[in-house]
Amino acid sequence: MGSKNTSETPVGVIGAGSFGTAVSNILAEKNKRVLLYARSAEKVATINASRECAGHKIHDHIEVTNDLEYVGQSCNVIFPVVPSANFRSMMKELAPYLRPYHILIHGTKGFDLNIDRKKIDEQNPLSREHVRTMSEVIKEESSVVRVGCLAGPNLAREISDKKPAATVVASHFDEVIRVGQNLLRNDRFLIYGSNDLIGIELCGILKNIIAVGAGTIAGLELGENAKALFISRGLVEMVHIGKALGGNAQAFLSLAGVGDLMATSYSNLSRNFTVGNRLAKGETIDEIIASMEEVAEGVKTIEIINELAQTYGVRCPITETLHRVIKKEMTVNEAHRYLMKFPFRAEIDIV
Ligand SMILES: NC(=O)C1=CN([C@@H]2O[C@H](COP(=O)(O)OP(=O)(O)OC[C@H]3O[C@@H](n4cnc5c(N)ncnc54)[C@H](O)[C@@H]3O)[C@@H](O)[C@H]2O)C=CC1
Ligand SMILES: O=C(CO)COP(=O)(O)O
Repeated sequence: MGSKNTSETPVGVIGAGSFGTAVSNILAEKNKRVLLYARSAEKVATINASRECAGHKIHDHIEVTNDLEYVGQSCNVIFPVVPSANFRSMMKELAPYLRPYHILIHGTKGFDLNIDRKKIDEQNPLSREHVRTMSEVIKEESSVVRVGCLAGPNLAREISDKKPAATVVASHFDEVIRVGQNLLRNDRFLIYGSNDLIGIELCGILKNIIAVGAGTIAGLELGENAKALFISRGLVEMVHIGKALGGNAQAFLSLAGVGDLMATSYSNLSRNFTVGNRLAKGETIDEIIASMEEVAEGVKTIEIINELAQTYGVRCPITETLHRVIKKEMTVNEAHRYLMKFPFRAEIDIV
């Protein structure tokens, strides 16, 4: 089953936000045509007029369109990069134009909830069967078989500014990894491969929780020692949750795990870190979300993991404490005082 992509064949990107634009710009360096899908004709017109998208300049090889059929029919390889909350509805719209020869490599770092919240109660608590990664959504909603993800320390602003970086393309199919490498790799953007698709997806999703917490430490000015303590305990928590959800520990030690955790937990460019920082400065979560133009996936992920941890009996003190902060049951200061008293188990019990 060979991919039909040639350098003349356009490559598709769905989602003209911060990361969709950054991915389009990388693709445009090696590919003569990149089709970037934005939802409305107005947005397409605005981007075309300025040749800017989400605050990033866009490469001349990028054609912006609001025609999904055109993207599906023109491209063999498509990179969906929309927030997790919109991913399933986007896939339902795209699916009629997808065929089994398509390859989809998504860049989304969040979960899909595949159940009506009203149906969740004590008898039927939230479980893994109600929660999907985006590769699972793609397979459920379309005829596409060859699915992958990209994840790693990939702050969109830095990528569009052409700073050096690397990512992991993960898929059960070596061909998908090869195609991803061929399309994306350039002399300052390295691509690693992994067959642990779920593990790599979970890394990108779970590190957002820890990035929110790291932002609270920066906001409280608790210092670098405290942040390092928090992030290293956070990594252990990510592994415990990841294992309960079907991942394995190795993925969390990769570029997509510890690498992305560091980039996101130490940067003002991270929206999740920024949420934590602003919480520590006294804003409420509602105020922060209402004023943010871009998605911070970690907030939704904290809610989901908090519930799953209870279902599976996994000890997740960081997630549970951040959940209480978001629900206004605890201040950020109280949260950190509580975590300092928490009886953590053996220092290294994850590998
Ligand atoms: N910004 C970053 O540095 C990185 C973001 N990501 C992940 O990428 C995903 C998207 O993030 P950003 O691009 O930063 O978000 P963003 O908030 O900047 O943009 C999201 C874009 O998706 C579009 N969109 C929403 N629903 C859509 C639909 N049904 N069809 C087409 N477009 C739709 C929105 O109009 C918006 O332009 C998130 O899951 C995020 O975690 C991953 C790596 C880096
Ligand atoms: O995942 C990211 C960088 O790898 C971006 O993180 P934020 O969504 O927190 O901005």
